[in-house]
Amino acid sequence: MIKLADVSYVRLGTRDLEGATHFATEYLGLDVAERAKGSVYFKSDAREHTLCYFEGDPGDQVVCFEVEEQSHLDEAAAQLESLGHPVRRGTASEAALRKVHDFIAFRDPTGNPIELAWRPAYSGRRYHGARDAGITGFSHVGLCSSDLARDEAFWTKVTNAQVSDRIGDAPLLRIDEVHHTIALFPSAKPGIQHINHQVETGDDIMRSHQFLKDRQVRMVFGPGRHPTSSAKFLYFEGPEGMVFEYSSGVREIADELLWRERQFMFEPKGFCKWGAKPNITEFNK
Ligand SMILES: O=C(O)c1cccc(O)c1O
Ligand SMILES: [Fe+2]
Repeated sequence: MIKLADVSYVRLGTRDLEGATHFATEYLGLDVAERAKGSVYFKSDAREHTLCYFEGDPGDQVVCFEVEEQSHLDEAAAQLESLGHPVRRGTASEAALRKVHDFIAFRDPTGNPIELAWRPAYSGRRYHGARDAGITGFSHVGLCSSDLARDEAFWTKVTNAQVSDRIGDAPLLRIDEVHHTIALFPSAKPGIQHINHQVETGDDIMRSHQFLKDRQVRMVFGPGRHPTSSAKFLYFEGPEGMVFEYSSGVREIADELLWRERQFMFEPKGFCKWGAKPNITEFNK
């Protein structure tokens, strides 16, 4: 079993690095950690970076999870290979680009590129966004799934992920006390379905709603409140159609033994208890 310690970063290809950087700083509220040749790194919390935009195909979208021991990479590689997932060891220069000591790369059963990294860099410099969006950190990803039951089985059997709740057959998966760090949503094609940052309060959600709306950023869902995690949320569209979510007040599952996964309807009311309707393909039947 592969123990995922945390979600570490996402890497997104873009045809317009300047435009993506403008969005990430001025709208999303991230902080530039480093500008390199052909890529820009962004900070959202104590880590050196949690998002990297690089010049390339916008279809190139990678999510990385941290592991606790270097030996876990070898164990994970052996297990994944035995299950028929080809694994690639990152080179030293690729690891340097990711600001990690060592990593492996593979694809989940849907074909989503996944990395596992050992010793991702933390930063001595405090995160402070260019705009005060109230971000407290990068928290979870939605992943596209072409077969929810198969992919739920992959994540829960091969890694330490556990189902916290389901919306229809879409599982919200936790790897620690946070209600979910990975969520799977139905989709014909692979990719990152959404990227979540936590913000401090419900006021931050509403302030961002006004701020982004005033600047013609496309709102796709909310403001609303998830019945599952109980978080207040807002979803909006970023560069090349990527959906970004802010949420505040995500549930923590302190006592796993007392928690039983719950079933919600794959309908707007399963996604929002305030009555908002998602304008997001993967959240609609
Ligand atoms: O926070 C949640 O519970 C949640 C539910 C549905 C979809 C999401 O993106 C979520 O973050
Ligand atoms: Fe989410």
